[in-house]
Amino acid sequence: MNETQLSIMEALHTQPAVDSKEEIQKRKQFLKDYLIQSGANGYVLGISGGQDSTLAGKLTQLAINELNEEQPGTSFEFHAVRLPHGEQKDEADARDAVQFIQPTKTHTVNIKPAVDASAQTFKDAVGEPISDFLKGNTKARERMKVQYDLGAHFGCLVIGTDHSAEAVTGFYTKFGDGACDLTPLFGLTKRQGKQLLQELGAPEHLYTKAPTADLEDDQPGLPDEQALGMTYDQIDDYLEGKKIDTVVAARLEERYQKTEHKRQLPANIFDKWWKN
Ligand SMILES: Nc1ncnc2c1ncn2[C@@H]1O[C@H](COP(=O)(O)OP(=O)(O)OC[C@H]2O[C@@H]([n+]3cccc(C(=O)O)c3)[C@H](O)[C@@H]2O)[C@@H](O)[C@H]1O
Ligand SMILES: Nc1ncnc2c1ncn2[C@@H]1O[C@H](COP(=O)(O)OP(=O)(O)OP(=O)(O)O)[C@@H](O)[C@H]1O
Ligand SMILES: [Mg+2]
Repeated sequence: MNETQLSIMEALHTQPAVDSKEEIQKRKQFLKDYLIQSGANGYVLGISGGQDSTLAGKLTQLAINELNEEQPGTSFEFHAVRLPHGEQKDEADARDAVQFIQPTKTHTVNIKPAVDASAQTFKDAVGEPISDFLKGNTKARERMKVQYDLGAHFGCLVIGTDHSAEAVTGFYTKFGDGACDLTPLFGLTKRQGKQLLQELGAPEHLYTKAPTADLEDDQPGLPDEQALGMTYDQIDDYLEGKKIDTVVAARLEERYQKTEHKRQLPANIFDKWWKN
């Protein structure tokens, strides 16, 4: 293992292997401790029907249930939010995820009218349409906005689904799905997330399906692995300290370096991280 791989593993807190029961317990405890310390009423999270929000949502609901059982008279809440852009191709998976999570409350907000309005005002101002790729980021930021509106309304904090296989590539929208109050999955690789879902008894199709950001109108359900040009197995192997193809490793390290700005607070005159 070279020095870069080791330093990335350390920065992203990854481990070669995890014990499912122990990880579930640790992450539930974090969600419980953080909520009590914050004084908030509960949590909010967008449920897409994909692996990450199914896992983060389930851990959150379990934490909320435990708090309400341990502290009689309390009524902490988890607000699961369905956030389709018009009609969602894998709508059934989103419904299955909600069914598995059994959230305290479920809301559905169609983000399409807001995204369309943004695209139209952009075009009116600039005189050219926003690209399909950039509109994808608008969708992610609109979802963030809805979650923060609900969070503020109900006095709840916003959960993020960032984990280490996503953090290393910076494969998320800055201040979109990257914006949140806490990230209970951080430190896990994609396959370790699957391992936890298996332990939690999640429907198998929710963690065996191809991960997708599903942000582009022109490429619905585009698999992350296709967009990234590398597989989650390769990313996970790297993060778990294994040797991977040197060309892929170099591309991964380049992505990591180029996306450092997403893992830091906005740079100020006292910061030096951006000089590396
Ligand atoms: N060096 C630097 N220092 C400080 N800021 C810097 C910067 N370079 C760019 N930036 C800023 O960052 C912006 C680009 O970042 P960003 O807006 O995130 O955009 P970008 O990284 O170009 O695109 C987001 C990528 O994440 C993927 N994604 C998004 C959402 C969810 C998922 C998923 O897996 O579910 C995946 C999406 O498919 C796309 O490939 C620039 O417009 C600029 O404002
Ligand atoms: N259609 C959607 N409805 C609700 N929330 C969404 C939707 N799309 C994205 N999100 C939110 O944005 C987050 C980031 O999306 P991402 O694709 O990385 O995760 P995922 O869909 O949960 O899992 P996977 O990586 O397996 O697709 C999701 O975890 C979810 O909270
Ligand atoms: Mg997804």
